[in-house]
Amino acid sequence: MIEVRDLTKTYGRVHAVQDVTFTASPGRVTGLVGLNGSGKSTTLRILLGLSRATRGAALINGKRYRDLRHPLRQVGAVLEQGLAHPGQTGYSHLVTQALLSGTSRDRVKELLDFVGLDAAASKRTGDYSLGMRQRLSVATALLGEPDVLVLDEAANGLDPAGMAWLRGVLRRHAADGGTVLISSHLLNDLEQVADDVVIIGQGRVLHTGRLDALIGGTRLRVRCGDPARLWAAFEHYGATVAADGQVLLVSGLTAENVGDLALHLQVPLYELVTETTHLEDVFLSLAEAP
Ligand SMILES: Nc1ncnc2c1ncn2[C@@H]1O[C@H](COP(=O)(O)OP(=O)(O)OP(=O)(O)O)[C@@H](O)[C@H]1O
Repeated sequence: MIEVRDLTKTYGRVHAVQDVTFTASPGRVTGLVGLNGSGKSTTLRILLGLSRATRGAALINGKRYRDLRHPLRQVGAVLEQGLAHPGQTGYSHLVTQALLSGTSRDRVKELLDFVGLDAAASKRTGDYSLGMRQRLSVATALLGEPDVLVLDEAANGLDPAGMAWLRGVLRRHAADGGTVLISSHLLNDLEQVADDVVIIGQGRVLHTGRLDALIGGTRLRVRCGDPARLWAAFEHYGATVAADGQVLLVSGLTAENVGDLALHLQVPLYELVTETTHLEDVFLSLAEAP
């Protein structure tokens, strides 16, 4: 379980995060999304004891990272920078980390196989591709069999097969009762794995909740000969209307309603498409709202 409460971090006059509050629950994958510079890494770094909060708290299983008795057995982290020394082989990196967390060498072999790096285990990590380094980071995070996993942009550099593999790892971890918190700007990928989302913008939480309550709704894309006239008519019948250039985006009416109204008003329709709302749509409307 991860609990972030009223978390605030300031660097001089910059509020990197401000009053950030959310929970990542066991058995669920929670996605942390935000534009560049919105405060994701700051939040995760404080959670992992790499930076101090100015105010508020970020707790793992009820404790701050520095108060955990066996941190490597309670939380596994995949951070953007990666931790392996470029001169070390994948195998020796994992053995060193295993010693630190009191894990057996057998587990190292098992994990190398699990993350698909057994054939590259004796290569220097400096010669690894970005995707291979990410797989090594995942293996390192899983070494101590922690119940909490924290990942910062872990899908970066993975090819589509690697991304599908990582989603499987995270889903299985949650299905086994673990807690997963992952930051990502790959929203289509995140949509396939997250149960809950926390959306942050300019250091503040814009939305937090179940992903299935946020997406999956429908709206209509309407391209027509007289957008202003149809816009007014749609609003008259209770629809919510927005514009994407010359195209109207309409929620709250069916395609039949729109077709009938256009016919009645003698406005030619050039395009009428039903779209499903995705995380990216919701995210952009929240992140770009004034
Ligand atoms: N050490 C630091 N000193 C000064 N400002 C910082 C420091 N670390 C972060 N910031 C600022 O805090 C804000 C949040 O940064 P943070 O790295 O947490 O964002 P992010 O959401 O992880 O961004 P990205 O997606 O680009 O990694 C930014 O304005 C950033 O410039």
